Amino acid sequence: MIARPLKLPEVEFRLPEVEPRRVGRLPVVEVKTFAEELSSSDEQLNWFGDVDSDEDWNVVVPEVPMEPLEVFKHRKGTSRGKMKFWRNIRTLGLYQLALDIITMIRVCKMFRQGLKGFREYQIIEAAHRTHPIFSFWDKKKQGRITFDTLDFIAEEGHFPPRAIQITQKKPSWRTEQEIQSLCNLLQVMDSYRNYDEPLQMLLAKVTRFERFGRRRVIVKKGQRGNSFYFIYLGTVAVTDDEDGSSAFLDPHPTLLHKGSCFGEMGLLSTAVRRATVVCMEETEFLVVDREDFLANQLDEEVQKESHYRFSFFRKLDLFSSWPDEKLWKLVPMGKVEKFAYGQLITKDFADSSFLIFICKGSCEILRLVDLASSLSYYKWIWQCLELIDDRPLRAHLKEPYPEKRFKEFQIKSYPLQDFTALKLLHLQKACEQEGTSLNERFQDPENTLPKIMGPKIRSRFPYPIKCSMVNTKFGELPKEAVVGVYMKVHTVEEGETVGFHQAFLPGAQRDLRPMGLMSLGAELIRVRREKFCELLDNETKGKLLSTEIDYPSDEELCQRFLKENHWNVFRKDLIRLLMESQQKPPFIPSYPRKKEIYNPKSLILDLCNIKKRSKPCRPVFMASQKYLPPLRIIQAISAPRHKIQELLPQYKNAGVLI
Ligand SMILES: Nc1ncnc2c1ncn2[C@@H]1O[C@@H]2COP(=O)(O)O[C@H]2[C@H]1O
Repeated sequence: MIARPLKLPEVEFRLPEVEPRRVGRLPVVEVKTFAEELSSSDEQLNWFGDVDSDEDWNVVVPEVPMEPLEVFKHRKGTSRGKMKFWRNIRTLGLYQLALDIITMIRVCKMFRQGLKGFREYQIIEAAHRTHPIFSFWDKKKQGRITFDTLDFIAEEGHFPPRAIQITQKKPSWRTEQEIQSLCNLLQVMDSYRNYDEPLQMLLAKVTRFERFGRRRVIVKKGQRGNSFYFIYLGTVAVTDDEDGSSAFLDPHPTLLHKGSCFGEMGLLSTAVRRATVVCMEETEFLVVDREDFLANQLDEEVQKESHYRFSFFRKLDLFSSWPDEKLWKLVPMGKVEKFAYGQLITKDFADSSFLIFICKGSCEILRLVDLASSLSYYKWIWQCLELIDDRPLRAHLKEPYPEKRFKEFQIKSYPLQDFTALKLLHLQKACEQEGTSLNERFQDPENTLPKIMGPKIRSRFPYPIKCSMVNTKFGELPKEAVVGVYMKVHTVEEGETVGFHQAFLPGAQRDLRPMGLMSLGAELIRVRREKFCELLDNETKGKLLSTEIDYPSDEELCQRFLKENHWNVFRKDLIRLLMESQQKPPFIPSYPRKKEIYNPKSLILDLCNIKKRSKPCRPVFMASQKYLPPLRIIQAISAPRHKIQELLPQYKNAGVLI
């Protein structure tokens, strides 16, 4: 095998290390499965050891637990443990599965002993290896062909060693199959996948692999270009200076991530490099050299992309007054980037230095609202807590007592069908005649709310609730109730821009709240604001100002959230009431009972369970707290509420109409 001579990057340049900076990227969140955890613990069990001993059997089934199931938690040592173990296996259907696997192994063994052909295939699995090597004797070639699975396994995200070997070969030495497998691998990169398949194959034939460390300058502004780069792993920054140092000082550098490409402009005819590109971390590249780039007409692809950007800008009303020459100056300022549904584009676009043009699809502007900073939420929480228990929590509210509001609400809501409301009215009148008020009765510690209101209030705790409190600007709130929620502020559609929000207003009048931008499946072009401003004229500025929208305040967003939450809870209750008996699934899986008030898996804050204490459940994110948002994020709140049967008295029981 002849290795291709390794080419050095166009410039050998390494910056001195300075204080590491924060890059505006989301933290990498590590999610571990239960199986992964078990495989590193001593809790594993040998599934097949007890059942059958196939001493002469050559295939060793790796002892990796297949499912993250309860069954692995029991040790088989004691007889009680053993019984529990097998009972669990039976109930979970694993007993049958285990029997099936044993039968299958025995059938395979019969085949292996009975059929000669099977002998030609060997499965070698050394004790220290977790990935087997398959090999067989090729009669035509009179040689052994070996397939080592390890060759195609790489550390997560890295380019696999076997693929590196292929890229080290001369293009003419690469076999059709090797080019195909390289092509399959490279398709994880968006920019590569955008080319049609024949071109992808041609690129896979000529590409070579490179890996460079942080601060390595890959291309240098003003120099002649020799190569075109795809980023397989890592991040690079595009800068205007010659040595790339500004990328490490700029709070919002232009970053290109895994899947992007760069270096195409310097390969067009007589052009030189328009910018410097520097590695922000260890980065892996697939490199296409100038001669291969031109031979495969990649320059035409680059031209096509430029024309696509030009025609997109040309169609925008914003640039209707711009002559073509001026628009062509805007075209190379950004590239088309694709974002999948739900992918975060930027955490805070107001604070970033980019103007974003949406070419295709749409994006959502999101605001993380700290509910505890809203008066409506504060009042609502106390209102809910009053429904759980009638302790003097009302001291926190300056408005009429929740009981009074609740009573009025009842009287107003059920004028016809609900006799208990009439009873309540009658009770109130009687009390007034006696010279006592109903509120006084509530304050009597002997009379808890549920006792007075009967079945109307679901009280779970006939005793005072104690929970730790935190101070907010309106007063104390239970610590558990201090949560945040992502609210949609606005949707940006194709042809619209984001990033100039109130940029022309004086600082004091600007809305400086952080707003995130999330893709709903979008293609966009990011242009640096200061570069765009160099081309900006008054007419365009006027147009940008006229499209500005005032985003709702946090208080409004909070009220909207509470309204939506109310409606969702009501809708769920109603559906349960009307449909429950018909919808019951034939088999109800038994999930462990949710006990925590805040469940990080379902993102629900369960106020009904405020008093319950339980073991902490396994969080979804295994990242350390410093990477997680300071607020616990929720999607919904389950609050104590009135029984919905009261609204529809004809439905006494769920799903049964009288
Ligand atoms: N604004 C930008 N956004 C993304 N990439 C850019 C930007 N400007 C320049 N580049 C890339 O940086 C590369 C520098 O070398 P080239 O001029 O050959 O090609 C350039 C582009 O591929």
